[in-house]
Amino acid sequence: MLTVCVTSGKGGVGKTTVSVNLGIAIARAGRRVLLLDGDLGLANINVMLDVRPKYNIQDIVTGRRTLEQVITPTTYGIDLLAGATGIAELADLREPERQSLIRGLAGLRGYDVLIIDTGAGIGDNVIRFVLASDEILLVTTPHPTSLTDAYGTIKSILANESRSIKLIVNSVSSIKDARSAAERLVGVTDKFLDGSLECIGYIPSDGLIEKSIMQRKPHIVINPSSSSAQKIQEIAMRLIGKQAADSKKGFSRFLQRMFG
Ligand SMILES: Nc1ncnc2c1ncn2[C@@H]1O[C@H](COP(=O)(O)OP(=O)(O)OP(=O)(O)O)[C@@H](O)[C@H]1O
Repeated sequence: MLTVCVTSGKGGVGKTTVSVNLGIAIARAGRRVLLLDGDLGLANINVMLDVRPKYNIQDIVTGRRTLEQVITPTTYGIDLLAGATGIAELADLREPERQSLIRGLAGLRGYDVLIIDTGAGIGDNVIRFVLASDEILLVTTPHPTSLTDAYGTIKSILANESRSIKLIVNSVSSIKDARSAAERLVGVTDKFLDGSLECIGYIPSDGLIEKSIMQRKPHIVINPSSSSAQKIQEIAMRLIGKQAADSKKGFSRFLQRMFG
């Protein structure tokens, strides 16, 4: 299983939009996808996928529910694991709870890709989820404050481990806009930090994305021919391009890195 963490420096830059639509694009390419909602603003994913999860990951921690009971299927080929009060707390659990979470998650079978939508900004505990993942996707917009916060996030990640981070520039008004934002971030990362940043795509600013939320249907499902949906599709293909369809190893590696 490939574990992918979607994170951002600033809130509201499109992290959840990317996680949900990317997940659906990957599922449509024939992979089984589980989306872990680690964002505190839980309502977003629920609205985008039009589901109301009855239970969340906290129910696994307490042992009240099994993994099967907690996972909410959607009609879009991806399943959802709701993240309670945010995954930050999950990284901070005491030993017995930690063990019960590991036992619960270890039973996770049959998924090819796990996408984790983290909260914005990187606290000490969220960073463990980020570092435990095979792929780190950092979402930013070209807005200067978003770029500054994105750089702060890159810095925190790379201060812990020299990694390769993948950048998505969202809500761009032109390719030029996207390029200059990506070049700036890649440039400063190369120059000042130990690790690497690679831009794997951009997504145009598109009013249909907001409208799809009103319609409670994923953008990529109802507007597949829009250029923003196609860009998300391309990013999905780049992401899973070289990944073998099924590897159980990936997830145990994730749990090992996450919880020791
Ligand atoms: N490419 C885009 N074009 C236009 N609007 C967009 C685009 N991407 C996201 N949005 C809009 O921006 C808003 C924030 O998006 P989203 O909830 O995905 O961000 P987030 O980073 O997950 O936010 P939070 O930090 O609150 O979790 C939403 O209303 C969404 O519709």
